[in-house]
Amino acid sequence: MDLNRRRAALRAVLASVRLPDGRSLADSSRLGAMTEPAPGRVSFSIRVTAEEAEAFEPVRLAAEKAAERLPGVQKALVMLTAERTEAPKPAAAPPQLKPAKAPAKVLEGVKAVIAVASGKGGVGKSTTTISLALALRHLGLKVGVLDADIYGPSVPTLLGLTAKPQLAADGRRLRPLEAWGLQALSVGNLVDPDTAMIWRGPMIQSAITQLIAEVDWGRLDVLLIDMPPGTGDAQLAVVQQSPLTGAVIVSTPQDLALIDARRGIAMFRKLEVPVLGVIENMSQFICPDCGGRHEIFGHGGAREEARRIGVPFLGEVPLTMALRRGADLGRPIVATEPESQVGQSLIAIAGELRLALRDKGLI
Ligand SMILES: Nc1ncnc2c1ncn2[C@@H]1O[C@H](COP(=O)(O)OP(=O)(O)OP(=O)(O)O)[C@@H](O)[C@H]1O
Repeated sequence: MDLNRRRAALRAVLASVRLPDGRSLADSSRLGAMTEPAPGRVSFSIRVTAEEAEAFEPVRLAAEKAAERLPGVQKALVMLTAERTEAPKPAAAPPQLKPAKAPAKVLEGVKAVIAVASGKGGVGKSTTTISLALALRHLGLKVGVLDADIYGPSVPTLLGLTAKPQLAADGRRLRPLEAWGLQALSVGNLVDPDTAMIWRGPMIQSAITQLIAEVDWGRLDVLLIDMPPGTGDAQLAVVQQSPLTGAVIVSTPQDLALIDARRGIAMFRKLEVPVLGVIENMSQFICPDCGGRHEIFGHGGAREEARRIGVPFLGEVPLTMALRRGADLGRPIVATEPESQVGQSLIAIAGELRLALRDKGLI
């Protein structure tokens, strides 16, 4: 069925879905255009204001159920989107920090599942996730990256992923994409990363489940999960749905970033996920012209903090122009210039992480 006919069929099944005012969703101007991010998957949005989001959650769920009745559709992802951009809102209920075990069969071919988290946004968590994944691959491991950063999925850009995911051999799950020798899939491959999404609890759950349990990750030594920044609902959804081996925390040396990193460590400890180590990113700047070292965000703060809290320190990544440039171009420096100073720092960090995983008898 072509996309236009499928859109017409979708309108037909959505006729029975009622808005809070009793009108049909199909006839309202709130319905966004349907897309097919992958075979057997459909995705569309319902436009709401931030204030309406809670009242529209049942509509969103009913729309997902209705869309999954369409022939050939196995999974629907329906999102609430707002016209104006605003900060992501946490769900109504505060997250319950209780350890939860993911279903045993999930990710059974993956030896170690590691969350890469930061506490504070913008410290280079996603860039470090990709760099670390490539450094682990450089050491001979088979590595996957799952981008669960629902507030700013950047893995497609960092790896230059433009293809659409395809169905796996079982005809049910998705196959991850391949880039630079890594398996990778991003929440940005399932939803439009440019719309202002209002992520609510159940919506986060369904997006995260699709990435974790409904993707055929195959046999991997390590799966790195690029976590959403912060310590709220979205992080909880990831931790509860993935059988995590441990977490790695990325921080810059600044006090402000370290306070949030500490919060992140406390969250993982509460959830009984071992913290495998801390990485100091943007540690110092080595001037390519004069060779001088400049400690723009300070230096050594994360090492000191890790020692104080009693978690391993994995190493430092210098602030490097070529790393930023490569990240923007989707040409990660660890893949293109593993011999560079920053490449070597990351490979050394990956070596530390590999040791930790070996000590646990996982790889
Ligand atoms: N070591 C580094 N040297 C130079 N630039 C870096 C370094 N690490 C990250 N960056 C740059 O910093 C910016 C932020 O990085 P990134 O998007 O990885 O952060 P993040 O913590 O994942 O952000 P968010 O919280 O928004 O998801 C990017 O432009 C990236 O290229």
